[in-house]
Amino acid sequence: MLLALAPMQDVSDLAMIRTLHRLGTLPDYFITEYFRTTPHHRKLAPSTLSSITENETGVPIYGQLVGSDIPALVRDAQALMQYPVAGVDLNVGCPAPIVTRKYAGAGLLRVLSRLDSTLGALRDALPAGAFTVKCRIGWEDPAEFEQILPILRKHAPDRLAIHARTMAEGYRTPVHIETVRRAVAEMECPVIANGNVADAESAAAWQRAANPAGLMIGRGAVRNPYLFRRLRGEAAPTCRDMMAYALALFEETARLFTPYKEIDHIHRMKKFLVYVAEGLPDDFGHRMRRATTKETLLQPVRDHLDTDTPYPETPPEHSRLIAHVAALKAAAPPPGTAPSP
Ligand SMILES: Cc1cc2nc3c(=O)[nH]c(=O)nc-3n(C[C@H](O)[C@H](O)[C@H](O)COP(=O)(O)O)c2cc1C
Repeated sequence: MLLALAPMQDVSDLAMIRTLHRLGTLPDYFITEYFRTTPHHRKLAPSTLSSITENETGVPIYGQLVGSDIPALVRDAQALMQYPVAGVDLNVGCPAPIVTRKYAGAGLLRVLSRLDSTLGALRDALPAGAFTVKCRIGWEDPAEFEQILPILRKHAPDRLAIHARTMAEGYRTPVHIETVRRAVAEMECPVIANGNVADAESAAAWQRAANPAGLMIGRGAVRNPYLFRRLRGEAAPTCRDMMAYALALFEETARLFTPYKEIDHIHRMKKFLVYVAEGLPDDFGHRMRRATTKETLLQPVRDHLDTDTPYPETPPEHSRLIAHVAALKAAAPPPGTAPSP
């Protein structure tokens, strides 16, 4: 099983990449946060570019583009290929209205002729092995995937990651595992399942349900970065391992501030720690959210995580941030069943 860290704007950045490296829990590949591609803006965002130019992990990284103007996408794809990337990934999933109203991101799923021509142009512009796609399953109805899949197939990307929800479903619904099963059967390239992997059991559920070539993990890996190690057969983390995560991330996020501003750093850390809080006593989240200094942020980290007790492997099912993990497990064939054909 290939494992990937899902691209996440303002989250899966160079600090996160360096943190995973320090903790020794690396995926098989990274995808950058997206680069916005527009006709008039030629420069690739330097902060995102640093994930590529300063990636010292040895793990391949793909540069992700979001856009709808085909000449600009081709221009930026070719520009990215001048950097040490494994390839270029097209974002066909971002649901933000500012992106979709210009038919970019998941907006490409609203007008399938645009999806067709965009995929065709990027396929022609990129060498074999260097074009990947990350795609939702439709704009508002999962049944749309029936029309989307042949278009994806026609343009033969080198890898396809499917976030198994429609644009309308956002991030907090059960995933449609049958769409990935269909894609695995019909695509010639490796298909990667994405959505709601938060522990070893949910990863195994995807495997039994759809037999994908790999898993792409987003929020589950922000909550518990040791998941990559865990899925390669290692033990689940203790709370103290999670403290090491919080402290490493604290240092790595600080490194990226020029100039350093403590309050901005604290706010940035909270974006990660809200995920870590899922499954910890409420006191952790309350105090962490109110923190305004380094000391008040790190004290609840030490108070709750400086112990050898296991960190709860599964986030609570009522979690606001990572919901419906149990639904994924329940939808898969029971353990011991062979992966579906
Ligand atoms: C905060 C946040 C930022 C995201 N940014 C991106 C992005 O830049 N590009 C992209 O393709 N997907 C983006 N996504 C979607 C994730 O890559 C992933 O498809 C989604 O979170 C589902 O996977 P998960 O259940 O493992 O989190 C983002 C998701 C979140 C929560």
